Amino acid sequence: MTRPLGVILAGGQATRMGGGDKGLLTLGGQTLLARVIDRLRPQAGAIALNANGDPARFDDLGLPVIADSIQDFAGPLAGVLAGLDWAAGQGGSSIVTVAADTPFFPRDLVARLTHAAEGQAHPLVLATTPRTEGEALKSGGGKRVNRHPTFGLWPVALRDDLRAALNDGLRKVVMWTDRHGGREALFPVEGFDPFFNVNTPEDLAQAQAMLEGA
Ligand SMILES: Nc1nc2c(ncn2[C@@H]2O[C@H](COP(=O)(O)OP(=O)(O)OP(=O)(O)O)[C@@H](O)[C@H]2O)c(=O)[nH]1
Repeated sequence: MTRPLGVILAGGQATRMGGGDKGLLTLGGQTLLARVIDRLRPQAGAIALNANGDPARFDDLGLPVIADSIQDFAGPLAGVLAGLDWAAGQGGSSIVTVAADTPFFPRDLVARLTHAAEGQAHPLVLATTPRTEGEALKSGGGKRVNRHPTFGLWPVALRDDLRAALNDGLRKVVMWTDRHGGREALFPVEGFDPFFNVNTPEDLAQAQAMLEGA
């Protein structure tokens, strides 16, 4: 399988952060986006940034900026659709998505996702991590893993199906991936959760502490 094209999801409203672009916040002297791009670049083909509003604020990154085509901030699936439409124009067959607010995501993200997709007609895989005992108890003990809906491998072939689902009002990522036999790729948690994401000013301080402890 050729390397998937990379799409960075940065199309949200960052309400818990007080608005603006979480990706442009600084962590250890670099923006979150710069950290995410550094991690993604060796793992993906061409990369695009999915963001809404004036794209000029991202000029320094030198990446194509693609906006949601489904309006009203429909959530990350709208960003996945924008990414798939962009990839189709590039002649790509799949994309890997990462979130702009998750600076420590695994360096073997694409390797594990593509391994999990082996044998699938269309690669559709979400990243997961094991639940802690406390989390498992809270969920009634049923679910063993946390799914990370913004970290996945997505097939261009299903983009029109996704468009139709969004137009029908579907918003929950796993409802769509479950419908299409989406698989899971398990990532170990060694020390700290690699999918730790920055939602609040407190999270940013915690990320700084994680960086210093790394
Ligand atoms: N394209 C797109 N991406 C979104 C949208 N909403 C959230 N995302 C992305 O999905 C990921 C997870 O988003 P959240 O943290 O749940 O939402 P957020 O808007 O970033 O932050 P909050 O408003 O505080 O919930 C981030 O990478 C967001 O940029 C949307 O409407 N469109």
